[in-house]
Amino acid sequence: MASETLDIEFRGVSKRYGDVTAVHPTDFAVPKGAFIALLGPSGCGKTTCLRMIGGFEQPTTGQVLIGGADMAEVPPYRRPVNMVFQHYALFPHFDVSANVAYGLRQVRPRLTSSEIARRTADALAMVQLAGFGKRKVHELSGGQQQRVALARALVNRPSVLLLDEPLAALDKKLRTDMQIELQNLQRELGITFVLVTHDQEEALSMSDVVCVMNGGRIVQLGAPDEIYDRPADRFVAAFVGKTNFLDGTVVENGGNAARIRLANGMEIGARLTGGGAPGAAVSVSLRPEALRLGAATGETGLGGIIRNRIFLGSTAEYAIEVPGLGTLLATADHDAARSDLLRPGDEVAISFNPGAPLAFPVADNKTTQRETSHVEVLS
Ligand SMILES: Nc1ncnc2c1ncn2[C@@H]1O[C@H](COP(=O)(O)OP(=O)(O)OP(=O)(O)O)[C@@H](O)[C@H]1O
Repeated sequence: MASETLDIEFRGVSKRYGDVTAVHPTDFAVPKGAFIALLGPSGCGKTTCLRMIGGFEQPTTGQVLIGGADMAEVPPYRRPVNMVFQHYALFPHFDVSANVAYGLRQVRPRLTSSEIARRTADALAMVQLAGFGKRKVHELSGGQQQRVALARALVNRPSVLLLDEPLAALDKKLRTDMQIELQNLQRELGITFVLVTHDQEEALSMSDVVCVMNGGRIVQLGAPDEIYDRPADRFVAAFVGKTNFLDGTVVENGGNAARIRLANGMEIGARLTGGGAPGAAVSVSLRPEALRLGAATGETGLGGIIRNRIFLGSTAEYAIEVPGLGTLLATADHDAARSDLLRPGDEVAISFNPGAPLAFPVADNKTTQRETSHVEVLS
């Protein structure tokens, strides 16, 4: 992809702190106007990547480009980016307008007062806070304070907005509302958003592209459904969404149509990612919602006894003890009108579509050891 259609590019970027390698050499590119989420467990290097884009950290090796320009010599305040933090970092003694205008005055000292007032009002309107300008920060709720932080970051009209776990301090309901608002805002403004989160639901629901990191490496970059449906390795399958892992052995490796013998002796078809010769140990991922539960027929197949049922409103989660395989989790839509509601103690037959099982070499349990994590440029 031509660099003018890219907003952010990492070329061989790495970061070491003494003996700690926070980010291994990475090539990575984000097109203009994308909403990308950096997702991964604590310590995987998400924030370090974000801070290198913002200019708050210098890469140990490689180049960070924004809008095609190398940022090596460009200080944070001169980059076309702005950052929103988890802790809003507002000035408590300023009113809302003064907090928003502060960033503008720093970067554009020559703007007239009326222009500053106009842009501040515009930014507050963008985050649904029109008319709140004269309030003091302590007179606002947590969600409103985060909106002020957002307005302050947007008032400079950056081409990239960096969001470091911006919703982590909000309660669940407010977080969900803000997720939708942030998505709408990003679409309206058309600027690139880079969101750091360790919350996989947040990453899947908000972004166009999810970049999954583990141990300082990018392990997968793709659309949310791609990440969920076709995880690149066992780590991604485990980290993104819930899944059951079944131990198995490769009988025949036909790639998309491999035969796997499970620990209970049953053979199933699976898509095998990452290779595996006959006899190799694999881990088979089967998502809870892929399991269909039916009345036990006594036929030889997969079956078990329901040990627990957790009612979640529109769905219910069942823990099913399956001889030879352990406990499997299944999710089913709740239908109160059903007369044959499944309950703990019931015997059930378990079935799934042939395309559902995904097998991964057991070695994928650990981070794949590669020198460079290279990902395709998105189109
Ligand atoms: N200033 C620093 N000095 C030394 N080590 C650091 C520094 N900043 C980060 N690290 C280390 O680099 C690694 C990556 O940290 P980073 O903050 O990027 O992870 P993260 O994925 O954002 O984690 P979290 O979700 O917990 O914020 C960690 O092992 C961390 O301890």
